[in-house]
Amino acid sequence: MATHTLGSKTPAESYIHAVFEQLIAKNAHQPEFLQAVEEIFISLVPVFEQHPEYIQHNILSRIVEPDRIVSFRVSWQDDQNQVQVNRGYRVQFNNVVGPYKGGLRFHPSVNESIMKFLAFEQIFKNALTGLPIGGAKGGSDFNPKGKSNGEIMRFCQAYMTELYRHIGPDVDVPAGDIGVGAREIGFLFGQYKRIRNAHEAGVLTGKTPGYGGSLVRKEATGYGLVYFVEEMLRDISETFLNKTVVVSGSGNVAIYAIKKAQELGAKVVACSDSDGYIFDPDGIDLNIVKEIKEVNCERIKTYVNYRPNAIYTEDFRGIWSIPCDIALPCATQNEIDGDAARTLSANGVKVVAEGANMPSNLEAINVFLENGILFGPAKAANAGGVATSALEMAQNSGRNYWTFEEVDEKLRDIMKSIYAVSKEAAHKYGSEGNLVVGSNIAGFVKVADGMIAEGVY
Ligand SMILES: NC(=O)C1=CN([C@@H]2O[C@H](COP(=O)(O)OP(=O)(O)OC[C@H]3O[C@@H](n4cnc5c(N)ncnc54)[C@H](O)[C@@H]3O)[C@@H](O)[C@H]2O)C=CC1
Ligand SMILES: O=C(O)CCC(=O)C(=O)O
Repeated sequence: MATHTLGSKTPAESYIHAVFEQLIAKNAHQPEFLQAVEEIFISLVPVFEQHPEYIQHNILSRIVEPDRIVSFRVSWQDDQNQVQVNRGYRVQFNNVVGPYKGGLRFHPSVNESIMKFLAFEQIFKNALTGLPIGGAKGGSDFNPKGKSNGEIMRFCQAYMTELYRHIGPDVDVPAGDIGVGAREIGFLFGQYKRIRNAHEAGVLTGKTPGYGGSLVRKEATGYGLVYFVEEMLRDISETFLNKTVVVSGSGNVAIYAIKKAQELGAKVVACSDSDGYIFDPDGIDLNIVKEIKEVNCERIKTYVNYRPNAIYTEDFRGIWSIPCDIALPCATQNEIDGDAARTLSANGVKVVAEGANMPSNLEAINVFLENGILFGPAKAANAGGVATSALEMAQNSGRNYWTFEEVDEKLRDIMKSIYAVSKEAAHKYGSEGNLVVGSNIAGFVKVADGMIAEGVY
Protein backbone atom coordinates (compact mmCIF):
# COMPACT_ATOMS: atom_id res chain seq x y z
CA MET A 1 0.00 0.00 0.00
CA ALA A 2 1.46 3.37 -1.01
CA THR A 3 1.84 5.97 1.74
CA HIS A 4 1.82 9.76 1.51
CA THR A 5 2.48 12.87 3.54
CA LEU A 6 -0.72 14.85 2.86
CA GLY A 7 -2.44 16.20 5.97
CA SER A 8 -6.19 16.57 6.63
CA LYS A 9 -6.65 19.37 9.18
CA THR A 10 -8.43 22.04 7.10
CA PRO A 11 -11.29 21.53 4.59
CA ALA A 12 -8.84 22.08 1.73
CA GLU A 13 -6.40 19.52 3.13
CA SER A 14 -9.23 17.05 3.76
CA TYR A 15 -10.41 17.36 0.17
CA ILE A 16 -6.92 16.90 -1.29
CA HIS A 17 -6.24 14.02 1.11
CA ALA A 18 -9.47 12.23 0.13
CA VAL A 19 -8.83 12.58 -3.62
CA PHE A 20 -5.32 11.22 -3.16
CA GLU A 21 -6.57 8.24 -1.12
CA GLN A 22 -8.99 7.41 -3.95
CA LEU A 23 -6.17 7.74 -6.44
CA ILE A 24 -4.01 5.30 -4.47
CA ALA A 25 -6.89 2.83 -4.30
CA LYS A 26 -7.34 2.95 -8.09
CA ASN A 27 -3.65 3.12 -9.07
CA ALA A 28 -1.87 1.19 -6.34
CA HIS A 29 0.63 -0.30 -8.79
CA GLN A 30 1.64 2.96 -10.46
CA PRO A 31 4.33 4.41 -8.15
CA GLU A 32 5.75 6.97 -10.59
CA PHE A 33 2.29 8.36 -11.34
CA LEU A 34 1.40 8.61 -7.63
CA GLN A 35 4.74 10.31 -6.94
CA ALA A 36 4.14 12.98 -9.59
CA VAL A 37 0.60 13.64 -8.34
CA GLU A 38 1.65 13.80 -4.68
CA GLU A 39 4.30 16.44 -5.43
CA ILE A 40 1.69 18.65 -7.08
CA PHE A 41 -1.03 18.03 -4.48
CA ILE A 42 1.30 19.09 -1.62
CA SER A 43 1.94 22.39 -3.43
CA LEU A 44 -1.74 23.08 -4.00
CA VAL A 45 -2.93 23.24 -0.38
CA PRO A 46 -2.71 27.08 -0.11
CA VAL A 47 -4.52 27.48 -3.45
CA PHE A 48 -7.44 25.35 -2.28
CA GLU A 49 -7.54 27.26 1.03
CA GLN A 50 -8.11 30.48 -0.93
CA HIS A 51 -10.22 29.09 -3.81
CA PRO A 52 -13.04 26.83 -2.57
CA GLU A 53 -14.52 26.96 -6.10
CA TYR A 54 -11.89 24.40 -7.14
CA ILE A 55 -13.35 22.04 -4.54
CA GLN A 56 -16.94 22.77 -5.69
CA HIS A 57 -15.94 21.87 -9.26
CA ASN A 58 -14.11 18.78 -7.99
CA ILE A 59 -11.16 19.79 -10.14
CA LEU A 60 -8.65 17.40 -8.57
CA SER A 61 -10.66 14.21 -9.13
CA ARG A 62 -11.11 15.26 -12.76
CA ILE A 63 -7.54 16.39 -13.42
CA VAL A 64 -5.92 13.11 -12.29
CA GLU A 65 -8.02 10.99 -14.66
CA PRO A 66 -6.61 11.01 -18.23
CA ASP A 67 -9.02 11.92 -21.04
CA ARG A 68 -8.02 8.59 -22.58
CA ILE A 69 -5.21 6.03 -22.66
CA VAL A 70 -4.57 4.21 -25.90
CA SER A 71 -2.58 1.00 -25.61
CA PHE A 72 -1.84 -1.16 -28.61
CA ARG A 73 0.19 -4.03 -30.07
CA VAL A 74 3.17 -3.12 -32.26
CA SER A 75 4.32 -6.08 -34.39
CA TRP A 76 7.42 -5.70 -36.54
CA GLN A 77 10.06 -7.83 -38.25
CA ASP A 78 13.68 -7.85 -37.11
CA ASP A 79 16.71 -8.33 -39.39
CA GLN A 80 16.41 -12.12 -39.05
CA ASN A 81 12.78 -11.91 -40.31
CA GLN A 82 11.52 -12.88 -36.86
CA VAL A 83 8.28 -11.20 -35.79
CA GLN A 84 8.71 -9.14 -32.61
CA VAL A 85 5.90 -7.68 -30.51
CA ASN A 86 5.99 -4.59 -28.30
CA ARG A 87 3.35 -2.55 -26.49
CA GLY A 88 2.64 0.99 -27.65
CA TYR A 89 0.97 3.76 -25.63
CA ARG A 90 -0.44 7.24 -25.98
CA VAL A 91 -1.83 8.91 -22.86
CA GLN A 92 -3.96 11.93 -23.83
CA PHE A 93 -4.27 13.49 -20.41
CA ASN A 94 -5.76 16.97 -20.77
CA ASN A 95 -6.49 19.25 -23.76
CA VAL A 96 -8.07 22.20 -21.97
CA VAL A 97 -5.32 24.66 -22.93
CA GLY A 98 -4.63 23.33 -26.46
CA PRO A 99 -4.11 20.14 -28.52
CA TYR A 100 -2.51 17.25 -26.62
CA LYS A 101 1.27 17.67 -26.77
CA GLY A 102 4.20 15.67 -25.44
CA GLY A 103 6.98 13.34 -26.45
CA LEU A 104 7.33 9.63 -27.25
CA ARG A 105 9.69 7.45 -25.21
CA PHE A 106 11.13 4.20 -26.56
CA HIS A 107 12.76 2.39 -23.65
CA PRO A 108 12.32 -1.11 -22.12
CA SER A 109 11.19 0.43 -18.79
CA VAL A 110 8.11 2.05 -20.37
CA ASN A 111 4.84 1.04 -18.71
CA GLU A 112 1.49 2.69 -17.95
CA SER A 113 2.70 4.27 -14.70
CA ILE A 114 5.66 5.96 -16.40
CA MET A 115 3.49 7.11 -19.32
CA LYS A 116 0.90 8.57 -16.92
CA PHE A 117 3.43 10.39 -14.74
CA LEU A 118 5.06 11.94 -17.79
CA ALA A 119 1.74 12.96 -19.36
CA PHE A 120 0.49 14.38 -16.05
CA GLU A 121 3.64 16.51 -15.63
CA GLN A 122 3.28 17.65 -19.22
CA ILE A 123 -0.14 19.24 -18.56
CA PHE A 124 1.30 21.78 -16.11
CA LYS A 125 4.63 22.24 -17.89
CA ASN A 126 2.86 23.05 -21.13
CA ALA A 127 0.50 25.48 -19.38
CA LEU A 128 3.52 27.25 -17.87
CA THR A 129 4.99 27.97 -21.31
CA GLY A 130 2.08 30.36 -21.94
CA LEU A 131 1.49 28.64 -25.30
CA PRO A 132 -1.71 26.81 -26.38
CA ILE A 133 -0.72 23.18 -25.74
CA GLY A 134 -2.36 20.45 -23.64
CA GLY A 135 -0.66 17.48 -21.97
CA ALA A 136 0.13 14.01 -23.36
CA LYS A 137 2.90 11.43 -23.57
CA GLY A 138 3.43 8.18 -25.41
CA GLY A 139 5.94 5.54 -26.28
CA SER A 140 6.73 1.87 -26.16
CA ASP A 141 8.72 -0.71 -24.23
CA PHE A 142 10.74 -1.19 -27.43
CA ASN A 143 14.51 -1.15 -26.73
CA PRO A 144 16.38 0.75 -29.48
CA LYS A 145 19.78 -0.25 -28.03
CA GLY A 146 21.67 -2.46 -30.51
CA LYS A 147 18.95 -2.28 -33.19
CA SER A 148 19.89 -1.65 -36.83
CA ASN A 149 18.64 1.36 -38.77
CA GLY A 150 16.24 -0.91 -40.68
CA GLU A 151 14.82 -2.37 -37.46
CA ILE A 152 14.28 1.11 -36.02
CA MET A 153 12.51 2.16 -39.23
CA ARG A 154 10.23 -0.88 -39.30
CA PHE A 155 9.38 -0.45 -35.63
CA CYS A 156 8.53 3.25 -36.13
CA GLN A 157 6.37 2.41 -39.14
CA ALA A 158 4.50 -0.29 -37.22
CA TYR A 159 4.00 2.06 -34.24
CA MET A 160 2.62 4.85 -36.43
CA THR A 161 0.34 2.45 -38.31
CA GLU A 162 -1.81 2.38 -35.17
CA LEU A 163 -0.98 5.80 -33.67
CA TYR A 164 -1.95 7.81 -36.77
CA ARG A 165 -5.69 7.42 -36.09
CA HIS A 166 -5.35 9.12 -32.68
CA ILE A 167 -3.26 12.19 -33.64
CA GLY A 168 -3.36 15.26 -35.91
CA PRO A 169 -2.08 18.87 -36.00
CA ASP A 170 -5.13 20.12 -34.03
CA VAL A 171 -5.67 16.92 -32.04
CA ASP A 172 -2.44 15.56 -30.60
CA VAL A 173 1.13 16.38 -31.61
CA PRO A 174 3.84 13.92 -30.45
CA ALA A 175 7.59 14.64 -30.43
CA GLY A 176 10.77 13.01 -29.07
CA ASP A 177 11.90 11.89 -25.61
CA ILE A 178 14.28 9.14 -24.46
CA GLY A 179 15.14 6.91 -27.44
CA VAL A 180 13.29 9.11 -29.93
CA GLY A 181 15.28 11.75 -31.81
CA ALA A 182 15.26 13.28 -35.29
CA ARG A 183 15.81 9.91 -37.02
CA GLU A 184 12.78 8.29 -35.36
CA ILE A 185 10.61 11.39 -35.90
CA GLY A 186 11.52 11.19 -39.63
CA PHE A 187 10.45 7.54 -39.88
CA LEU A 188 7.23 8.26 -37.93
CA PHE A 189 6.41 11.28 -40.09
CA GLY A 190 7.05 9.36 -43.31
CA GLN A 191 4.60 6.64 -42.29
CA TYR A 192 1.94 9.14 -41.15
CA LYS A 193 2.25 10.94 -44.50
CA ARG A 194 1.93 7.72 -46.48
CA ILE A 195 -1.19 6.63 -44.60
CA ARG A 196 -2.88 10.06 -44.70
CA ASN A 197 -1.61 11.07 -48.15
CA ALA A 198 -1.10 14.60 -46.80
CA HIS A 199 1.94 16.61 -45.76
CA GLU A 200 0.51 17.70 -42.42
CA ALA A 201 3.78 19.10 -41.08
CA GLY A 202 2.25 20.10 -37.74
CA VAL A 203 1.40 16.51 -36.72
CA LEU A 204 4.83 15.90 -35.16
CA THR A 205 7.55 18.20 -33.86
CA GLY A 206 11.28 17.62 -33.63
CA LYS A 207 11.46 17.21 -37.42
CA THR A 208 14.68 18.22 -39.14
CA PRO A 209 14.46 21.70 -40.71
CA GLY A 210 14.49 20.30 -44.27
CA TYR A 211 10.87 19.13 -44.09
CA GLY A 212 9.19 21.41 -41.55
CA GLY A 213 11.32 21.25 -38.42
CA SER A 214 12.22 24.34 -36.42
CA LEU A 215 15.75 25.55 -35.91
CA VAL A 216 16.75 25.34 -32.22
CA ARG A 217 14.32 22.46 -31.40
CA LYS A 218 17.27 20.05 -31.15
CA GLU A 219 19.08 22.36 -28.71
CA ALA A 220 15.99 23.74 -26.98
CA THR A 221 15.61 21.63 -23.82
CA GLY A 222 19.29 21.89 -22.86
CA TYR A 223 19.60 25.56 -23.84
CA GLY A 224 16.31 26.39 -22.11
CA LEU A 225 17.49 24.68 -18.93
CA VAL A 226 20.63 26.82 -18.88
CA TYR A 227 18.63 30.00 -19.62
CA PHE A 228 16.39 29.12 -16.66
CA VAL A 229 19.42 28.64 -14.38
CA GLU A 230 20.80 31.99 -15.59
CA GLU A 231 17.63 33.57 -14.17
CA MET A 232 18.03 31.72 -10.87
CA LEU A 233 21.65 32.85 -10.65
CA ARG A 234 20.78 36.43 -11.57
CA ASP A 235 18.68 36.65 -8.40
CA ILE A 236 21.78 35.97 -6.30
CA SER A 237 23.97 38.22 -8.49
CA GLU A 238 25.84 35.23 -9.95
CA THR A 239 26.49 33.84 -13.46
CA PHE A 240 27.77 30.62 -15.01
CA LEU A 241 31.27 32.08 -15.38
CA ASN A 242 33.88 29.78 -13.76
CA LYS A 243 31.25 27.61 -12.08
CA THR A 244 31.87 23.85 -11.84
CA VAL A 245 28.93 21.95 -13.34
CA VAL A 246 27.93 18.27 -13.28
CA VAL A 247 25.43 17.06 -15.91
CA SER A 248 23.99 13.54 -15.82
CA GLY A 249 23.09 11.75 -19.06
CA SER A 250 24.74 12.20 -22.44
CA GLY A 251 21.69 12.35 -24.68
CA ASN A 252 19.89 15.22 -26.34
CA VAL A 253 19.13 17.27 -23.22
CA ALA A 254 22.53 16.70 -21.58
CA ILE A 255 24.59 17.50 -24.69
CA TYR A 256 22.97 20.89 -25.32
CA ALA A 257 22.93 21.82 -21.62
CA ILE A 258 26.69 21.17 -21.58
CA LYS A 259 27.17 23.20 -24.77
CA LYS A 260 25.34 26.29 -23.49
CA ALA A 261 26.87 26.11 -19.99
CA GLN A 262 30.34 25.97 -21.57
CA GLU A 263 29.51 28.89 -23.86
CA LEU A 264 28.60 30.91 -20.76
CA GLY A 265 32.00 30.18 -19.17
CA ALA A 266 31.24 27.19 -16.93
CA LYS A 267 33.52 24.18 -16.52
CA VAL A 268 31.47 20.98 -16.98
CA VAL A 269 33.43 18.14 -15.36
CA ALA A 270 31.16 15.09 -15.63
CA CYS A 271 28.40 13.35 -17.59
CA SER A 272 27.03 9.80 -17.69
CA ASP A 273 24.95 7.11 -19.34
CA SER A 274 22.91 4.30 -17.82
CA ASP A 275 26.08 2.23 -17.16
CA GLY A 276 28.33 4.80 -15.46
CA TYR A 277 29.86 8.27 -15.46
CA ILE A 278 33.02 10.01 -16.63
CA PHE A 279 34.87 12.67 -14.65
CA ASP A 280 37.21 14.93 -16.61
CA PRO A 281 39.07 17.34 -14.31
CA ASP A 282 40.12 19.42 -17.34
CA GLY A 283 36.50 19.93 -18.39
CA ILE A 284 34.44 17.72 -20.71
CA ASP A 285 35.38 17.83 -24.40
CA LEU A 286 31.89 17.94 -25.88
CA ASN A 287 33.05 17.08 -29.40
CA ILE A 288 34.25 13.72 -28.09
CA VAL A 289 30.95 13.08 -26.27
CA LYS A 290 29.00 13.95 -29.44
CA GLU A 291 31.20 11.66 -31.55
CA ILE A 292 30.69 8.80 -29.06
CA LYS A 293 26.94 9.26 -28.63
CA GLU A 294 25.62 10.87 -31.82
CA VAL A 295 27.93 9.31 -34.42
CA ASN A 296 29.29 6.01 -33.06
CA CYS A 297 26.38 5.15 -30.69
CA GLU A 298 28.88 3.81 -28.11
CA ARG A 299 28.94 3.77 -24.33
CA ILE A 300 30.28 6.83 -22.47
CA LYS A 301 33.13 4.79 -20.98
CA THR A 302 34.99 5.02 -24.32
CA TYR A 303 35.58 8.73 -23.54
CA VAL A 304 38.64 7.80 -21.44
CA ASN A 305 40.31 6.36 -24.56
CA TYR A 306 40.58 9.92 -25.89
CA ARG A 307 41.34 11.83 -22.66
CA PRO A 308 44.14 10.40 -20.45
CA ASN A 309 43.16 12.44 -17.35
CA ALA A 310 39.52 11.37 -17.42
CA ILE A 311 38.18 8.63 -15.11
CA TYR A 312 35.26 6.28 -15.77
CA THR A 313 33.23 4.81 -12.88
CA GLU A 314 30.69 2.05 -13.42
CA ASP A 315 27.84 3.41 -11.25
CA PHE A 316 25.70 6.08 -12.89
CA ARG A 317 24.36 7.39 -9.53
CA GLY A 318 27.92 7.97 -8.30
CA ILE A 319 28.05 11.10 -10.45
CA TRP A 320 26.36 13.04 -7.61
CA SER A 321 29.39 12.51 -5.35
CA ILE A 322 31.46 14.89 -7.53
CA PRO A 323 31.71 18.33 -5.86
CA CYS A 324 30.13 21.05 -8.00
CA ASP A 325 28.44 24.47 -7.86
CA ILE A 326 25.61 23.52 -10.22
CA ALA A 327 24.05 20.07 -10.76
CA LEU A 328 21.90 19.44 -13.84
CA PRO A 329 20.23 15.98 -13.83
CA CYS A 330 19.43 15.31 -17.50
CA ALA A 331 19.06 11.50 -17.71
CA THR A 332 15.88 10.00 -16.26
CA GLN A 333 13.34 9.86 -13.39
CA ASN A 334 14.41 9.22 -9.79
CA GLU A 335 18.14 9.45 -10.46
CA ILE A 336 18.64 11.60 -7.32
CA ASP A 337 17.43 10.12 -4.03
CA GLY A 338 17.72 11.55 -0.50
CA ASP A 339 21.28 10.24 -0.04
CA ALA A 340 22.51 11.68 -3.32
CA ALA A 341 20.87 15.02 -2.43
CA ARG A 342 22.59 15.04 0.98
CA THR A 343 25.95 14.31 -0.68
CA LEU A 344 25.47 17.14 -3.19
CA SER A 345 24.47 19.45 -0.37
CA ALA A 346 27.42 18.47 1.86
CA ASN A 347 29.74 19.12 -1.10
CA GLY A 348 28.45 22.69 -1.40
CA VAL A 349 26.17 22.61 -4.44
CA LYS A 350 24.43 26.00 -4.89
CA VAL A 351 21.94 25.26 -7.68
CA VAL A 352 20.16 22.08 -8.82
CA ALA A 353 17.96 22.34 -11.91
CA GLU A 354 16.18 19.44 -13.61
CA GLY A 355 16.62 18.78 -17.33
CA ALA A 356 15.11 15.30 -17.04
CA ASN A 357 11.50 14.69 -15.93
CA MET A 358 11.19 14.02 -12.17
CA PRO A 359 14.89 13.15 -11.68
CA SER A 360 14.73 14.03 -7.96
CA ASN A 361 12.45 12.06 -5.68
CA LEU A 362 10.36 13.83 -3.03
CA GLU A 363 12.93 13.24 -0.28
CA ALA A 364 15.69 14.73 -2.43
CA ILE A 365 13.60 17.82 -3.21
CA ASN A 366 13.01 18.35 0.50
CA VAL A 367 16.74 18.02 1.23
CA PHE A 368 17.51 20.72 -1.36
CA LEU A 369 14.82 23.08 -0.09
CA GLU A 370 15.69 22.59 3.58
CA ASN A 371 19.36 23.30 2.88
CA GLY A 372 18.66 26.54 1.03
CA ILE A 373 19.86 25.17 -2.31
CA LEU A 374 18.25 26.92 -5.28
CA PHE A 375 16.10 24.26 -6.91
CA GLY A 376 14.65 24.47 -10.44
CA PRO A 377 11.94 21.79 -10.87
CA ALA A 378 11.56 19.94 -14.17
CA LYS A 379 8.23 21.27 -15.27
CA ALA A 380 9.64 24.79 -15.26
CA ALA A 381 13.33 24.23 -15.99
CA ASN A 382 13.01 21.79 -18.90
CA ALA A 383 9.97 23.38 -20.57
CA GLY A 384 12.14 24.93 -23.30
CA GLY A 385 11.87 21.78 -25.42
CA VAL A 386 8.12 21.65 -25.61
CA ALA A 387 7.90 25.45 -25.88
CA THR A 388 10.08 25.31 -28.99
CA SER A 389 7.89 22.48 -30.27
CA ALA A 390 4.96 24.88 -29.99
CA LEU A 391 7.02 27.42 -31.96
CA GLU A 392 7.55 24.68 -34.57
CA MET A 393 3.77 24.17 -34.74
CA ALA A 394 3.29 27.93 -35.21
CA GLN A 395 5.79 27.96 -38.11
CA ASN A 396 4.12 24.91 -39.66
CA SER A 397 0.64 26.43 -39.58
CA GLY A 398 1.99 29.75 -40.86
CA ARG A 399 3.96 27.81 -43.55
CA ASN A 400 7.15 29.72 -42.82
CA TYR A 401 10.56 29.42 -41.14
CA TRP A 402 12.15 31.60 -38.50
CA THR A 403 15.92 32.07 -38.20
CA PHE A 404 17.99 30.39 -35.49
CA GLU A 405 18.40 33.76 -33.73
CA GLU A 406 14.64 34.48 -33.81
CA VAL A 407 13.72 31.13 -32.27
CA ASP A 408 16.55 31.28 -29.73
CA GLU A 409 15.42 34.73 -28.59
CA LYS A 410 11.81 33.54 -28.21
CA LEU A 411 13.05 30.51 -26.23
CA ARG A 412 15.07 32.73 -23.90
CA ASP A 413 12.07 35.02 -23.35
CA ILE A 414 9.82 32.04 -22.60
CA MET A 415 12.27 30.67 -20.02
CA LYS A 416 12.50 34.09 -18.37
CA SER A 417 8.73 34.30 -18.26
CA ILE A 418 8.37 30.78 -16.77
CA TYR A 419 10.86 31.74 -14.08
CA ALA A 420 9.01 35.00 -13.36
CA VAL A 421 5.51 33.46 -13.14
CA SER A 422 6.76 30.59 -10.95
CA LYS A 423 8.53 32.98 -8.59
CA GLU A 424 5.49 35.26 -8.48
CA ALA A 425 3.07 32.39 -7.69
CA ALA A 426 5.36 31.16 -4.89
CA HIS A 427 5.40 34.66 -3.42
CA LYS A 428 1.61 35.10 -3.77
CA TYR A 429 0.87 31.85 -1.93
CA GLY A 430 3.39 32.35 0.87
CA SER A 431 6.31 30.15 -0.25
CA GLU A 432 8.85 32.79 -1.22
CA GLY A 433 11.63 31.39 -3.42
CA ASN A 434 10.11 27.89 -3.65
CA LEU A 435 9.92 27.23 -7.39
CA VAL A 436 8.40 23.76 -6.87
CA VAL A 437 5.35 25.28 -5.23
CA GLY A 438 5.38 28.26 -7.61
CA SER A 439 5.52 26.30 -10.86
CA ASN A 440 2.97 23.74 -9.69
CA ILE A 441 0.53 26.49 -8.71
CA ALA A 442 1.05 28.66 -11.80
CA GLY A 443 0.55 25.69 -14.15
CA PHE A 444 -2.39 24.30 -12.19
CA VAL A 445 -4.36 27.56 -11.91
CA LYS A 446 -4.28 28.09 -15.67
CA VAL A 447 -5.59 24.58 -16.38
CA ALA A 448 -8.14 24.60 -13.53
CA ASP A 449 -9.60 27.93 -14.64
CA GLY A 450 -9.85 26.58 -18.18
CA MET A 451 -11.65 23.47 -16.92
CA ILE A 452 -14.22 25.59 -15.11
CA ALA A 453 -14.70 27.82 -18.18
CA GLU A 454 -15.13 24.84 -20.53
CA GLY A 455 -17.74 23.09 -18.33
CA VAL A 456 -18.02 19.58 -16.94
CA TYR A 457 -17.00 16.75 -19.25
N1 LIG B 1 14.14 15.58 -25.50
C1 LIG B 1 13.45 16.58 -24.97
O1 LIG B 1 13.16 17.57 -25.64
C2 LIG B 1 13.05 16.53 -23.55
C3 LIG B 1 13.47 15.55 -22.70
N2 LIG B 1 13.17 15.61 -21.38
C4 LIG B 1 13.64 14.61 -20.44
O2 LIG B 1 15.06 14.62 -20.41
C5 LIG B 1 15.56 13.32 -20.08
C6 LIG B 1 16.55 12.87 -21.14
O3 LIG B 1 15.88 12.81 -22.40
P1 LIG B 1 16.68 12.91 -23.79
O4 LIG B 1 17.98 13.57 -23.59
O5 LIG B 1 15.73 13.45 -24.77
O6 LIG B 1 16.86 11.38 -24.12
P2 LIG B 1 18.07 10.65 -24.88
O7 LIG B 1 17.55 9.33 -25.29
O8 LIG B 1 18.64 11.54 -25.92
O9 LIG B 1 19.14 10.51 -23.73
C7 LIG B 1 18.85 9.88 -22.54
C8 LIG B 1 20.09 9.86 -21.72
O10 LIG B 1 19.80 9.39 -20.40
C9 LIG B 1 20.60 8.26 -20.12
N3 LIG B 1 19.77 7.34 -19.35
C10 LIG B 1 18.63 6.74 -19.70
N4 LIG B 1 18.22 5.94 -18.71
C11 LIG B 1 19.11 6.07 -17.75
C12 LIG B 1 19.26 5.50 -16.48
N5 LIG B 1 18.37 4.61 -16.01
N6 LIG B 1 20.30 5.88 -15.74
C13 LIG B 1 21.21 6.78 -16.18
N7 LIG B 1 21.14 7.32 -17.40
C14 LIG B 1 20.11 6.97 -18.14
C15 LIG B 1 20.97 7.65 -21.45
O11 LIG B 1 22.14 6.91 -21.36
C16 LIG B 1 21.14 8.93 -22.29
O12 LIG B 1 22.40 9.47 -22.06
C17 LIG B 1 14.31 12.44 -19.93
O13 LIG B 1 13.90 12.44 -18.58
C18 LIG B 1 13.27 13.17 -20.76
O14 LIG B 1 11.95 12.86 -20.36
C19 LIG B 1 12.48 16.67 -20.87
C20 LIG B 1 12.02 17.67 -21.66
C21 LIG B 1 12.19 17.63 -23.09
O1 LIG C 1 8.37 18.75 -27.60
C1 LIG C 1 7.53 17.99 -27.15
O2 LIG C 1 6.35 17.96 -27.47
C2 LIG C 1 7.97 16.94 -26.15
C3 LIG C 1 8.63 17.47 -24.95
C4 LIG C 1 8.57 16.48 -23.85
O3 LIG C 1 8.27 15.34 -24.03
C5 LIG C 1 8.82 16.95 -22.49
O4 LIG C 1 8.75 18.16 -22.26
O5 LIG C 1 9.06 16.11 -21.61
